[in-house]
Amino acid sequence: MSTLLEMSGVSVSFDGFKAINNLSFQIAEPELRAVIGPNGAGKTTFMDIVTGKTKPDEGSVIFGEKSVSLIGMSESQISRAGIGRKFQKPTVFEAQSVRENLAMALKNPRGPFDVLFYRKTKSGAERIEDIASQVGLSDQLTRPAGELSHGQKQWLEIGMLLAQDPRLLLVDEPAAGMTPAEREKTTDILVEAAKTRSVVVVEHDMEFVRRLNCKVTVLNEGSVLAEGSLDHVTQNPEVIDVYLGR
Ligand SMILES: Nc1ncnc2c1ncn2[C@@H]1O[C@H](COP(=O)(O)OP(=O)(O)OP(=O)(O)O)[C@@H](O)[C@H]1O
Repeated sequence: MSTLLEMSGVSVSFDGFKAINNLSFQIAEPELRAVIGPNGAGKTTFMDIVTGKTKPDEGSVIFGEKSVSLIGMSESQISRAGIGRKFQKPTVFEAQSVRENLAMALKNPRGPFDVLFYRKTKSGAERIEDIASQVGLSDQLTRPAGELSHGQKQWLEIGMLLAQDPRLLLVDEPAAGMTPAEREKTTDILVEAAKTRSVVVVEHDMEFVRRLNCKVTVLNEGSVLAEGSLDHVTQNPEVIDVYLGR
């Protein structure tokens, strides 16, 4: 495993308030990582910085083996470099079928290399079948996306992101609004996706985080408060004080 993303000494202030405070954070490739922390800890701002939506006042954000700085890049350049983001609310094309949604996502490859790569390996139709199977929607391909359950829409959107083959996928509160069965399936999808790429999941649901069975980073006041296994961080008195004890 090598380091894919490295943030060092990153700070961001909004109107004088330090939302991110000297944050240093590393993600390996491949890796599944959960990020937890109280409201206002800086989790969303962290993702905004990685995806280029928010530019840090200080620090560095380095990506990939060529150590590219993400700070000077636009959001679309960062997306083409291989960073995908799943927001909390699903945004699929409701009138289009699941197959059409996946086909549209496939038509938007990250770069010329990927087009050649896919042509040499699998056809679009095969890729769609593969992705649908990865996200548990093989039997839903002809249905309009608008008819899917909330959980299925979330999986479709994860599938659309996987179609872009990101090296790093950021996922914001995937379990919100899901049934227990849907949560379990979402865990399986993310664990599987993280075998071949890096996946960072921001989540409040501790049972969900436990099932991810991965390294956990606890953010508080814009910095890393604790990091390690879920058992390790949940025994940390400071974590109990600021997050779990409330
Ligand atoms: N654009 C902005 N302007 C002003 N303040 C902001 C802005 N974005 C975030 N903040 C503040 O920065 C802090 C960190 O916010 P952030 O949304 O990153 O936290 P979070 O950990 O994602 O919280 P939650 O769990 O509630 O989503 C908060 O105090 C928030 O009010």
